[in-house]
Amino acid sequence: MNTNSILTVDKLSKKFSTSFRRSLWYGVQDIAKDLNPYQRQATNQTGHLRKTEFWGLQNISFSLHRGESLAIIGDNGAGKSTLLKLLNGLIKPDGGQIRIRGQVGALIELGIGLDPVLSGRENIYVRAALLGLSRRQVDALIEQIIDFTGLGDAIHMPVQFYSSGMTARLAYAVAAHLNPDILLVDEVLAVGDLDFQRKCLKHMQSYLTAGGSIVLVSHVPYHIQAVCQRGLLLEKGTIKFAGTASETLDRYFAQQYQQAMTIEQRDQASLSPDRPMVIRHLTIQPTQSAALVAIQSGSDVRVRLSYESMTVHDNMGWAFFIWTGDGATCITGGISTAPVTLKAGEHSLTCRLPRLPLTAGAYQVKAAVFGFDSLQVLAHLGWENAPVRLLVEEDVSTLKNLQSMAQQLITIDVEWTHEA
Ligand SMILES: Nc1ncnc2c1ncn2[C@@H]1O[C@H](COP(=O)(O)OP(=O)(O)OP(=O)(O)O)[C@@H](O)[C@H]1O
Repeated sequence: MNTNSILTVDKLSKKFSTSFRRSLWYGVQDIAKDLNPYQRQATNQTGHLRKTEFWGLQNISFSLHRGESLAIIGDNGAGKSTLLKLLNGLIKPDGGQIRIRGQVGALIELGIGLDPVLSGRENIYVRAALLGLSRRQVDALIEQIIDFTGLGDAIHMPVQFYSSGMTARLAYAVAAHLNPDILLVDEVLAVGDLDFQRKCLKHMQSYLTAGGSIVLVSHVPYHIQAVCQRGLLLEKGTIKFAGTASETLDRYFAQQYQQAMTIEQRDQASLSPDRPMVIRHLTIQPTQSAALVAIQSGSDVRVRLSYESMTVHDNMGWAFFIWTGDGATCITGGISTAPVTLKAGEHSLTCRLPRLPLTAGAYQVKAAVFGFDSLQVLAHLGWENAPVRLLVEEDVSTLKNLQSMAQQLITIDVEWTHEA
């Protein structure tokens, strides 16, 4: 075991059965075998699958250090929640080991660990007692926890009447304030309103700064970028990729397009009277190879569009658009401010960004050529085919404290004036 690790997961596996009846029967068999001292080795901790069984998780290994945050990313059914439930001890593994040094604060599924008949306030006491806190210790914390929930008088209402967002508020407040060494968070932020999401993200950032560790399951790239340094991409119960959170998100987005995207995108379409111009390549430089290369935030970058045209086109404009990695938000556009003449044959257009303003993360770049006055699009790249991937890296060491105060997407050039 790595001595710095607060969590070590080694070859972890979990089987499920597609048949409920069989899974009950297998459960009974396994318990019987576990109780038999002569058959200890023959329990379900084998690599075999019985009829109707499949691997929910197979051979998962990773570790987490104190102060580190890990995002678990993957499609529906990839095994993310199963992994968190195993970490939290809610279900037993069928193979491998989990070693945790410290207290786990878990926010797995909404309602888990909450008694529906008790009020929110009573649930806080019960949960704290289960974690070994005395009544006096909880008395000292209770107002802080209730304040964090923002539930007001609803804190005295039975939890069964809470909306899912209210339940998330209570569950997060309880999990986060009982001094966990590791916080396990599964997608529940998604049901909270924006104010609550902001509050949680801010809390997670300060919790990390104070030395806590987080494992976060989320489908929201913004949440992942705001909280996590590292990422694990799960696919059908196995680790497909492990790297920084940005790299992992980038892999995940690329997977969504189901075709290899590189930092240079090519269009093989042939020219025709209907398609008199094609954008052949869109390249983000500096880059030496077609493989994905991360570009340092703030560096001097060139966006180069290579086109092939059947004829001369006068009075044209061109633009490139940078989107967040999930393709949801267009951050900035480089739209040409003066008309250009496109020549017949193969040529290129270049735009220079003296200082790439993007912060660390995965982005997409798309481009278009259009009539400068008519705005009619003549050719485009990245909309129907895959966009160019742009991976930006940043030296976070100097910015760490500032970044923990606010999640940044871009940094802008400004001039300060100090008037005496
Ligand atoms: N108790 C169970 N019995 C049988 N199959 C299960 C059980 N729990 C999970 N599974 C299966 O294990 C696989 C992984 O499920 P899991 O809930 O971990 O996925 P997930 O990555 O969290 O998905 P989502 O993004 O939809 O929450 C799925 O195929 C699921 O059907």
